[in-house]
Amino acid sequence: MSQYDDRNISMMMDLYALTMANGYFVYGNEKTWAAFDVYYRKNPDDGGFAVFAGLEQIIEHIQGLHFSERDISYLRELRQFDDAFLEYLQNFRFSGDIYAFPEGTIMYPNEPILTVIAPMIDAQMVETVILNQINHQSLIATKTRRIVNSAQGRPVFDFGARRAHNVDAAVYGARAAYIGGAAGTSNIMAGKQFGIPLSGTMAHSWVMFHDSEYKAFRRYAEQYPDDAVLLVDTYDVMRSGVPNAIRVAKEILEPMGKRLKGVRLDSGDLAYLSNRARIALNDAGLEDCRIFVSNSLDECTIRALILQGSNIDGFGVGESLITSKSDPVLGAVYKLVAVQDKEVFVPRIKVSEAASKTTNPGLKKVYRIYCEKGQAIADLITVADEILNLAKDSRYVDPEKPWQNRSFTNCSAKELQEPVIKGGRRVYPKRSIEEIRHYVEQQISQETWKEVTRLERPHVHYLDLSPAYNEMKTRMLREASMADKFMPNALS
Ligand SMILES: Nc1ncnc2c1ncn2[C@@H]1O[C@H](COP(=O)(O)OP(=O)(O)OP(=O)(O)O)[C@@H](O)[C@H]1O
Ligand SMILES: O=P(O)(O)OC[C@H]1O[C@H](OP(=O)(O)OP(=O)(O)O)[C@H](O)[C@@H]1O
Ligand SMILES: O=C(O)c1cccnc1
Repeated sequence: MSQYDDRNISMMMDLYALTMANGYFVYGNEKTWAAFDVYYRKNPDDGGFAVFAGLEQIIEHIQGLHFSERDISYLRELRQFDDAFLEYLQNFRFSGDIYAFPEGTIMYPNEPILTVIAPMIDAQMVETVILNQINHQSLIATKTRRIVNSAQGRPVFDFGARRAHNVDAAVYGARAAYIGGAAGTSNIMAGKQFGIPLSGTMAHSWVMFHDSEYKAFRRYAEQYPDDAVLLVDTYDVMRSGVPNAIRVAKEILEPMGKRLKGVRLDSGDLAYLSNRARIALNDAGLEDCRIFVSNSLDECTIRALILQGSNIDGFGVGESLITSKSDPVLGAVYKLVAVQDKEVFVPRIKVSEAASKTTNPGLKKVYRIYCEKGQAIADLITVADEILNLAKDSRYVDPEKPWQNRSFTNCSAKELQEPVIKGGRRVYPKRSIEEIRHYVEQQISQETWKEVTRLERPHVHYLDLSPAYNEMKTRMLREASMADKFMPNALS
């Protein structure tokens, strides 16, 4: 078993989670429940959507969350925590509830993708890992989806392990990339851990090690006659690489009854070279030999290569995919939305100068609204105990443009959050990575408007508030601004 299969990451939390938890404990609030929503404010790369990923690792983390004796000794050494609190931590287990979008759901800004309803201490302790997993995996899944969409059906392979921000980013990044639609990864550890198909060609070092390019190709083809993809750009693609690949296909593979699987181009003008290589391969009767390309690719270069009429069958993408290089932060946040008072959860709001930073208070439900043709036209937030009746002609409020209302007659609604953990126990069925990936694919191809997935200036998916929810939020905002005026040292 590797260090990653059995390591304890329970202490992966920000210090303030425990200093606050200690405070809640000391003041007797450890049994007071609260609700926190996770949401993000802007799609990466100014895109129109994001892909929710990382839920499985969140569940695993929360299920295993506990403090070992060594953890407690370390915390004691910090001299910040009461002894009684440290004793309480010895038997600590997460006892709350979690609701979330199913992993792989296409998501949009400012809607609660995950909600924690738990004792304050428990809720505070899971914040860091929840955000860490969502912020990373959703970002990489989203970036990959953009790249995959640009590739228009041609496979995209994750080649990013060497450029990732260390080991976890490579391994969980490969998982997220597969969820986002990558066809495979070069990362063996990710293949082993998550069952992702492995894929690979050869490095320049293999070609450079041998005293001739032909010998390098021949040896590789002899070893891997079913799977050889030869790297043809070490010396000269058209004068050396492609002719040597053709020779190996004819002299070594054909006598074995095998066909050359492919060649890879990793430098130069990839459109021009792919076209030249295609002609040469076809002239040699190798129409089925595929042409793969790599070299600092991203969704824009891939789109450009296709628009130029290149002959490319697949893309290997490293740094820009695994680091989401063009926009490397998703920015999901974890905000308190309600605090329990006796039997009820009282909504809480954080007011901000910027309307976009004012939180959506209270327990709520979020629905995806579909038109008759099955396409998602908006998401809708309601009060938690509201009964949604789309047949009734309600006017739903767009918080970005409150003067604009929408109605959803002849539409259907699907509630997006599902129970994930109840009373500390997992209730969310384990879904295979194939299922999650397929779910993303199905939503993108069948439910999501092309106007939402285009790379530039996409349509902004509507997020509306039900009249009851809007009324509650407006009342809270009004009350918060009144309270401000009565504060003794208010500035104005
Ligand atoms: N036809 C094309 N259209 C748009 N972008 C391209 C095209 N061909 C290659 N590119 C991209 O242009 C960039 C070229 O990178 P770079 O300047 O490092 O050249 P190179 O060919 O890798 O040079 P070197 O031989 O030094 O490796 C890469 O990001 C590559 O994917
Ligand atoms: O450019 P990226 O999108 O990150 O894709 C991965 C890159 O990694 C390899 O190059 P590298 O120079 O590391 O090794 P090599 O000598 O085998 O080409 C590969 O040839 C790609 O160019
Ligand atoms: O298998 C490959 O071709 C590969 C793997 C990692 C990085 N670059 C290329």
